[in-house]
Amino acid sequence: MTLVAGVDSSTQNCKVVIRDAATGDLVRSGRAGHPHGTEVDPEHWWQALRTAISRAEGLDGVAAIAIAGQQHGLIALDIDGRVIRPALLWNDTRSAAAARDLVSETGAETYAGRTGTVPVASFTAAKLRWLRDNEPDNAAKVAAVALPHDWLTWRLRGYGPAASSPLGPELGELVTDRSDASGTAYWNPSTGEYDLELFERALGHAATLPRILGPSERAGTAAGTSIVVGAGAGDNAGAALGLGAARGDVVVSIGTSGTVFAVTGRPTSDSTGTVAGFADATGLFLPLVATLNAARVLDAVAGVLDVDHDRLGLLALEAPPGSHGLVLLPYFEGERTPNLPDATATLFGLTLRSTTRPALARAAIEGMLCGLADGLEAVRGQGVETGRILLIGGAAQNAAVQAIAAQTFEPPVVVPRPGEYVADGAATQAAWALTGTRPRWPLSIAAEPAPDHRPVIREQYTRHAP
Ligand SMILES: Nc1ncnc2c1ncn2[C@@H]1O[C@H](COP(=O)(O)OP(=O)(O)O)[C@@H](O)[C@H]1O
Ligand SMILES: O=C(CO)[C@@H](O)[C@H](O)COP(=O)(O)O
Repeated sequence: MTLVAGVDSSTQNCKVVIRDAATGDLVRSGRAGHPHGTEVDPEHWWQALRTAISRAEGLDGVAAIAIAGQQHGLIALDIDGRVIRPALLWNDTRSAAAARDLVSETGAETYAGRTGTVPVASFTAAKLRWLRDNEPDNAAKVAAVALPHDWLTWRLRGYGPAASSPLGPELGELVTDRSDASGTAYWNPSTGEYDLELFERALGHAATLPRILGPSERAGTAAGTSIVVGAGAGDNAGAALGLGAARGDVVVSIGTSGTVFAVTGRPTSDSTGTVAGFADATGLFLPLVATLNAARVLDAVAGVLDVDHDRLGLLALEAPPGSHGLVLLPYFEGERTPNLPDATATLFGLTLRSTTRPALARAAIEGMLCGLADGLEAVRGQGVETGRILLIGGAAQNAAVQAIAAQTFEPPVVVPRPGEYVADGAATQAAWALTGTRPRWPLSIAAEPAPDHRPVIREQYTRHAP
């Protein structure tokens, strides 16, 4: 049996799956936690990857591996391959003003036309600009810029600072792929090239950027082994690949971030900045809307109600659609879409009838899903075909979230069996890099909640949303 490994280095955890390359059967897996916070020393991610691999009983028998990861995070390296400061993550909003400055100097139309996106705080370009404005000494030291999956792939291949890596600080050996490059706001999805002028406008000077590999290209081998290393991908592109999402499938992922995206054959460019014109991991495109407030909205409300996720779901189903008029705008961490980095969460419609534990539980789920339903509408507004919804991510495992999703979204909702689809996409890519042929592993469906669209949920949310 030929084995392949896929990694999801996500915001909260590192997950490793090891699959049979021919059938896709899961052979073993492991995971390890990441530190909390929106600024993290990437060394923690490297250590978590090593721990997750060892919890998956190591890479014995594995012929190829690829790493997918959280997008956008800024890893700034000096000339010796050392990390200059902790990475700034996609959900770190301190770069909101820097994003506004970039857009006002360059123009939203220009950004959308040249990069497919209009940067907000999440994007790497905005983080570079923040570094330049706020930590000029650090900015001056930047010799290379990598994203989380690029840097982990580099480390896995044996590169890094001289003191801790066998192959040393070869910055020219950094690689990435189209999907993650498309989240930087200095890469052009139409040409497939970096926009070096926009990069330099953000950082203030030139630096080494990872070479962009094609979907099935090999990055090299894991240090000291003959294990093939694939290009890797951004996490959402990884999920699309892992699900085998076809044109017309919309993926709604409810993890730390909430994302809505669909595979399409042409690049998009939305100068309002709502839809990010990303690339996918197969050579196509992946228009995407992301929210900062997703599964952790439910974590927070479950905490307030002092219940676990299952009980939160049961409570929510005790209240009717619309939660007796209670509406939660769930901007606990500010928000990315809509672009409200300084917003906070608000509850509307508190009456004696709606001030109940069930209504609060339901309002949390409805509020979280309404942000994603707005995202679906925006993706559709880009002329993208949107058929069924594939609902994934930690919170998609909750039966109440599934049922309320079928009430919030108009298209039919399908819930794939619980799984690590980002890591599966990376494993698919590893098999592709190994054999030269993209594997088509079967997808099992766990639930198909009956269509039950209730317009009241979005109508009352829209009345309160900015
Ligand atoms: N049954 C559940 N109901 C609601 N939320 C859940 C459930 N199971 C896990 N979660 C939440 O899902 C999140 C993790 O989802 P995941 O997709 O693994 O995140 P990420 O990949 O972004 O780290 C956590 O916030 C967790 O509390
Ligand atoms: O910012 C985005 C996509 O644009 C997020 O998807 C991040 O990539 C992190 O995702 P998770 O850790 O929630 O999977």
